[in-house]
Amino acid sequence: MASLQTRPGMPPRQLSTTGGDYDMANPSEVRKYLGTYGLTPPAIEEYEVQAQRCLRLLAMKTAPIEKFQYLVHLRATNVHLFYRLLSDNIKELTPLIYTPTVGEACIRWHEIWTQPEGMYLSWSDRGNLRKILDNWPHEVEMTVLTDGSRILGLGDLGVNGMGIPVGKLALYTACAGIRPECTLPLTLDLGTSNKTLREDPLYMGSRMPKVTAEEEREFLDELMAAFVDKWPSIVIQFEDFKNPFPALERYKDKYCMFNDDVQGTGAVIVGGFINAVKASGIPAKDHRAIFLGAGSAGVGVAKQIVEYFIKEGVSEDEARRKFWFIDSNGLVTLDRGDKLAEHKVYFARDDNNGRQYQSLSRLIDFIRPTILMGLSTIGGAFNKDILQQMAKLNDRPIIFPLSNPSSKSECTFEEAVLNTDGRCLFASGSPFPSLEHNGRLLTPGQGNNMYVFPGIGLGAIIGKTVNITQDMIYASAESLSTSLNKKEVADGWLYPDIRRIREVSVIVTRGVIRAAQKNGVDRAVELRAMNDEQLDAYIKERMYNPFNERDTNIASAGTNGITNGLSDAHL
Ligand SMILES: NC(=O)C1=CN([C@@H]2O[C@H](COP(=O)(O)OP(=O)(O)OC[C@H]3O[C@@H](n4cnc5c(N)ncnc54)[C@H](O)[C@@H]3O)[C@@H](O)[C@H]2O)C=CC1
Ligand SMILES: CC(=O)C(=O)O
Ligand SMILES: [Mg+2]
Repeated sequence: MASLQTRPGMPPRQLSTTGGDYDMANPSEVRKYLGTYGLTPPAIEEYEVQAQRCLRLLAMKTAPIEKFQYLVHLRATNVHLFYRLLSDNIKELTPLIYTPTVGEACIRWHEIWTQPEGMYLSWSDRGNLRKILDNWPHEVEMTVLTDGSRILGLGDLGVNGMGIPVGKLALYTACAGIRPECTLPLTLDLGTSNKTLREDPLYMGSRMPKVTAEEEREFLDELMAAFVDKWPSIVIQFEDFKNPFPALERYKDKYCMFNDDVQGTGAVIVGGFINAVKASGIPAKDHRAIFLGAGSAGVGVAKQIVEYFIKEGVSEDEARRKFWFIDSNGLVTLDRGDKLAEHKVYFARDDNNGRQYQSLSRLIDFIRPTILMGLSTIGGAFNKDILQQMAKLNDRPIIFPLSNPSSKSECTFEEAVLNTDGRCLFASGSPFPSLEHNGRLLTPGQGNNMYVFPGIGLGAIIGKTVNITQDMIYASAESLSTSLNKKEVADGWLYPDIRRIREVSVIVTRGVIRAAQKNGVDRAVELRAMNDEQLDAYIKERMYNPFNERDTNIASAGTNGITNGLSDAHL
């Protein structure tokens, strides 16, 4: 294993979480101090000029994947500039570094990869995971890890799934101010069931079938122990695992971890759903939901809506029975003859009286749902007829096509608007543009866990929590639902404007910390005495702000030599 260690005497390795030495804003003195004088064009540029160049470069590229590649390059060469640009243009750039473009990037990762951006741990590395973590050149506060086995709605992409941890952690930094060098994108290389990729000469992972569930569990046990040995306060986010439930059950009370697809998605949808229920004019107890897709996200969302219904005074049994799930074998019932996966049993129907499932449309006729949720990965499944049926049954049908990326969305915003006379209460997993309908500008909600996971992670970091409890997750949903400003509420929005995401993340983070305090899992006990205003100020203070970084560079250059003339040595 010695060869995996950093060689003694070598400078710390730099990954794309650093940068700024070649920032065009650096004045001559700083360039001299850094030894970069003469290595950049002579002009000293304000951020606005640099941003203009970046945006022009982006505009020159026509395909989203080319824009994605340019942004990868920018982050690798000037991380603070990248985050300034992202913060200032979050609405326009998020679709390029996250869903939908990250979906294409993952499909083509083996073709477009140019530089390291995270860590890979292979099945053959077991026994050595702790030592390999020593190769990561920074202290880590937050990691997102995937085994690549269910990347968005695109199936098993093996190590090509690395785009997801990289993209999620970029949002942690942009939306919640986690310092970029404190994040670790991690992809497990445990084989892949994707035969086409395994046989592709450019594929960069192990060319073996996916290990068994039992083997993966052993591997994860070693990894989780290695994480906390190396970084005792690390917060761990599991992402895009085909079957995330066993790991969540096994680790949630032992480590500071959560699963974003089950819990983060549940929270973000409850956040928007609370507002949709208010707007629908129908009390919680009278809603009925059909879910297309009964996987980790579908069941995660429904379980948290059950929690919401219970808080609204509905009994648990009554709440559970408001859901009808459809999976690839039809309506999920106890008597349909297959062995149901454990996570589906709670919602399986026992009241179908032997009737067979025929189609979504027939089920809608029969159940008369107020809510239609899509977490099925089947693009276009909510077709014109389905949407019109929902519009006939409801004044304000709740239509949430949540599958990602856009190609997998069960319908587009335009389809939903046109087929419900603009009456639908809508949120989708991937973004869709606003549109005019009958003289009104309608804006879709984006029901994507990006509204909550940054605040869940930051809350756990700042609160120094031992675990991430279900109350902390639920608090993120409630906080999100209250984060809309007056105009957003007046305009009937379900989610706040993404351009306010840093403000929203402060509210979510505060809610998460307060819930941790109630549960007694917080170790930052000094925060307990703070009122909300003080806590918000503290959270903001802790957030990385890329716009302050140049000043920090200059200040540290000042204290380290410029002022006493050492900089001349670099000329
Ligand atoms: N908006 C958001 O924030 C999030 C969206 N998602 C998206 O949700 C989708 C599902 O994710 P998971 O539940 O984790 O995947 P999964 O693989 O666990 O579940 C997919 C479900 O869809 C069902 N399905 C497949 N074909 C079907 C068909 N023809 N008719 C009816 N059901 C069918 C499967 O049987 C399964 O129950 C993905 O596209 C993912 O990107 C996931 C997490 C967050
Ligand atoms: C958004 C997300 O986590 C997913 O589609 O899997
Ligand atoms: Mg996911």
